[in-house]
Amino acid sequence: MRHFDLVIIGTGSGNSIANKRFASWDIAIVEKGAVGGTCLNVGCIPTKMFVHTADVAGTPAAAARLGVDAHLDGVRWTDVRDRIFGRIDPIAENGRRWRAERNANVTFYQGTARFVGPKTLDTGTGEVITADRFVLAAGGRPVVPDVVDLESVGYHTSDTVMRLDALPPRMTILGSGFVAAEFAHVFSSFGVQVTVIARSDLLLRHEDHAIASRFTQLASGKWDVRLSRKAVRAERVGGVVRLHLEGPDGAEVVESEELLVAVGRKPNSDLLDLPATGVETHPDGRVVVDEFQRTSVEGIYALGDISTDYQLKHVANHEARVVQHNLLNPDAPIAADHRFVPSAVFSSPQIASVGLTEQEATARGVRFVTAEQAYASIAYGWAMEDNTGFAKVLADPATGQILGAHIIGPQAPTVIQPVIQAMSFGLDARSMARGQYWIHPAMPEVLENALLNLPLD
Ligand SMILES: Cc1cc2nc3c(=O)[nH]c(=O)nc-3n(C[C@H](O)[C@H](O)[C@H](O)COP(=O)(O)OP(=O)(O)OC[C@H]3O[C@@H](n4cnc5c(N)ncnc54)[C@H](O)[C@@H]3O)c2cc1C
Ligand SMILES: NC(=O)c1ccc[n+]([C@@H]2O[C@H](COP(=O)([O-])OP(=O)(O)OC[C@H]3O[C@@H](n4cnc5c(N)ncnc54)[C@H](O)[C@@H]3O)[C@@H](O)[C@H]2O)c1
Repeated sequence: MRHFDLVIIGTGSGNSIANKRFASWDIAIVEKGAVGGTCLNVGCIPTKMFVHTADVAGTPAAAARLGVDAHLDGVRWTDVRDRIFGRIDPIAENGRRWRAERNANVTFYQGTARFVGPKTLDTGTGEVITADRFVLAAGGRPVVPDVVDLESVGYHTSDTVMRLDALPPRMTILGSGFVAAEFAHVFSSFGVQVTVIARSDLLLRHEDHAIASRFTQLASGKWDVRLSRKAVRAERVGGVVRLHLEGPDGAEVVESEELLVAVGRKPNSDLLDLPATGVETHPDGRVVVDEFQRTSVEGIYALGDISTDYQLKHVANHEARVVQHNLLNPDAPIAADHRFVPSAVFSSPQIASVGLTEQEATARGVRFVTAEQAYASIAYGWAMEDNTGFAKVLADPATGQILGAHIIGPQAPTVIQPVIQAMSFGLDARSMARGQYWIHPAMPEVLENALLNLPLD
């Protein structure tokens, strides 16, 4: 049985660990799918390439209010799809070739890994290996809810929907989180009639409620949004999927040619048979790790979606850097920093968030004040004729410490970055607002003014 210094399971963020600093280590990498993982192949990167294309497709419709008459002649779906994956697929394939053929100290196994004993792994290729150290970086996969006959009607998840053969006339999206919000924007901008089914009474309900309410209100004007609905049964009649719902007004049926299931993702820990090597998991399947990304078994680390509270690429990448350091310096480990994890929803409008929401601050009993500033009240907001976007900030009234920031509107994920920096480096609201220049008339003025509006003691 071959023995390695290190085995890495999963080539998402885990793939970045084995760099030249590990040149003297004998390493195995096991991957069951395409090299590069979720973000590259079926996640952040292709979705944002579709989102940008959708923003372009949506521009003519938004131009008339500025006095510019433009017309969208059409979206060539297969050209868009093939442009995007024509760029991504070769990156995954080159990544596989590099690891499999040109990386002297790495042995690449294309298989589904599973532990069969303490630090003993079946690589899914017919070969069982052992190692001193393991990195569990096997990510997660879409959850498929328990809806009667769902399996038999045929549905898509984010793993498959970007490779459709043709745009359907209608699409139902079951779920109301990140994936639902982004794909509803993409497909509706491409001319598909979109229905969004939410279990709760708000879309994106984990966002600050002021933001989620504004998003839900705007989405309801563009898509057929059904709130407080439970999907109970699915059937296919000819080419049409009929999704049976129960809601506040009783039973109803939504029909569409395609169904996208977007109700969350679960960790892939169950694929790894972790009890065989003694690694503990939480009841929801996340691998238990300490602040140094160490699991319950000495020498076994975990990172990213398989263990984290935050299913985000920048978190998986950060944790991979922590694991990398701790593998090389086990006697001087560094801790992962999860104090201020930002996130963004690339829908229309865009949303970005960092720190506490108002409902979280209230639930924790934290003393806070808030302030809001509309895009409509800053000069660049006038230029864009934006009358729905705003920034909201929360701060400690005594110290001015920034507790959270939430933005809905154009370029929100870019506009929020200075607050992430301020929070990470301990800059208070007053110093942030008045201790620097803010370019006039640029969009971050929405933040400057929100900070100045805070009723601090
Ligand atoms: C549609 C979508 C859009 C997203 N957009 C964003 C975004 O804009 N910004 C953002 O920050 N995050 C986004 N995310 C989340 C982000 O993609 C993930 O948080 C991130 O990719 C997780 O990285 P990871 O390395 O933990 O796991 P992954 O990238 O999922 O890598 C895990 C790898 O392990 C492999 N694997 C699993 N089990 C086994 C096994 N038993 N044996 C061998 N190999 C195995 C898998 O095939 C996979 O390649 C998005 C996710 C989705 C689904
Ligand atoms: N821009 C980004 O950073 C980005 C984009 C896409 C995905 N992601 C990551 O991927 C994760 C998964 O995304 P997601 O949208 O699938 O999950 P999500 O957790 O964001 O949202 C899932 C939604 O589905 C609802 N839901 C759960 N079960 C349901 C059911 N049976 N019927 C109807 N609704 C149900 C939940 O209430 C929730 O609102 C996200 O949490 C995020 O971390 C990030």
